[in-house]
Amino acid sequence: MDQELASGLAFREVQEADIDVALDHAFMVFNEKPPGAARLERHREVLRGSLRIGAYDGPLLVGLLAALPFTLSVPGGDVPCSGVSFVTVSPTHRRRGVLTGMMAELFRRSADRPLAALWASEAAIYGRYGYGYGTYAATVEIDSRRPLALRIAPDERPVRLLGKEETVKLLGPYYDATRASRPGRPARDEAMWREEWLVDTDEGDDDLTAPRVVALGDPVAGYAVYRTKCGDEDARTPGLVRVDELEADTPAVAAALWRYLAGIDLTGVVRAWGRPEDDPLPLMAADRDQVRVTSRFPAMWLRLVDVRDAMERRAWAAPVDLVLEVRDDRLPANAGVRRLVADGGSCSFRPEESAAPDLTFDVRDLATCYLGGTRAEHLVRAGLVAEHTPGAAAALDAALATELLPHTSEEF
Ligand SMILES: CC(=O)SCCNC(=O)CCNC(=O)[C@H](O)C(C)(C)COP(=O)(O)OP(=O)(O)OC[C@H]1O[C@@H](n2cnc3c(N)ncnc32)[C@H](O)[C@@H]1OP(=O)(O)O
Repeated sequence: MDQELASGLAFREVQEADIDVALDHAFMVFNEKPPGAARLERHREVLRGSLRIGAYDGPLLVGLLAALPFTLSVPGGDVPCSGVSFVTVSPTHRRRGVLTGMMAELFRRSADRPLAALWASEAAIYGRYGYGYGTYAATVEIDSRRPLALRIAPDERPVRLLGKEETVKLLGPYYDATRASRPGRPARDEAMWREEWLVDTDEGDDDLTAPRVVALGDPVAGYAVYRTKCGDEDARTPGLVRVDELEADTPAVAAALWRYLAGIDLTGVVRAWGRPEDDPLPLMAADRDQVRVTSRFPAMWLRLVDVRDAMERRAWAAPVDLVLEVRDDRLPANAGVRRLVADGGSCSFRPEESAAPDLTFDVRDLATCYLGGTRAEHLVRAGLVAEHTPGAAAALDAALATELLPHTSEEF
């Protein structure tokens, strides 16, 4: 049923037959030309599989928000999540509450998925809707004009190139296994491998080659997906190795893959965008001037759509018994005082309105802590979380802690 806005706009599902209309609208708003046929078909496929919320002015589509259902790894398991994308409002209808209405509609229609996640085009937009920084990422650059100097010995087994079919067959299950050990990773189906990771042309840079994939070990003990680009002598720009993803079971395997990437002829820089914050490469480097972390940025934004369900579905690293007060202006069912009692895999987060809270969170800050990437103590120090009982934030942090920091390499 349509949800009417006071302004006369209405929200309703975008019919499958209107997916091309929705895409035309999105390209206009993103100031983009429509992509080639294969990419266009991929966008259609994503929209077909998504919840498609449209804002309509009469018959005219003026706003779109798509939410692709997937599962996200959280400590100890997987949680259903809405992957929010294609958030676009016509230039003629901005700042009239269209996004606010579409977001409310998303929460209403996807209440059965405890989490929602997105990559923000601008960091100022989504905090007001209760999204916090779920994962951070870093850009790492290697000056590869000289051999990569490392403090550890690389695994000396050979590195081999994989074709597309072999990649999907071998790396699909390997990636799935890595998800269990690191929170913040969406499940990746075969289409995701083929249409997102292994597409020939890079959306952002036509000069990059098709992706190459190398693996080490049988069974696979690590892999790297990368593209290269010729240098430009006139502009004195060295050839580039752009690393899209690198996973390894051991430090020695990671060292071997980085050494391979840094050793590719006719290139002078390796740039890895979106590395986990705890990537060991900078520590392995013998010369920190050769391996530099050039940026750190919020990657995937996270929303706890159902706070209780989200908390009860994750595992906890230490026993905890604390009373948390949560504020949530957009989803009042999440707000209130609850007791968090967790011990390993079991957790309850039940209302206890009469109890005095140990900590008070805005829901966006709880989302920032949820995957274990940001400590509650830091948020207390930033004045964002109120600690009523000394030591409560430290106790919560001990329970939230994860072995590996959360990370998301999937940009959706
Ligand atoms: C997950 C993704 O898809 S990221 C892609 C996001 N989309 C884009 O960047 C495309 C270009 N921009 C747009 O389409 C629109 O400007 C949107 C979607 C960002 C905002 O849509 P609007 O309908 O204008 O937003 P709406 O009127 O609901 O604004 C709600 C609030 O957000 C604020 N806001 C909206 N856009 C921005 C922005 N870019 N920066 C800062 N604040 C913003 C408004 O000021 C308003 O604040 P208030 O609640 O304090 O009054």
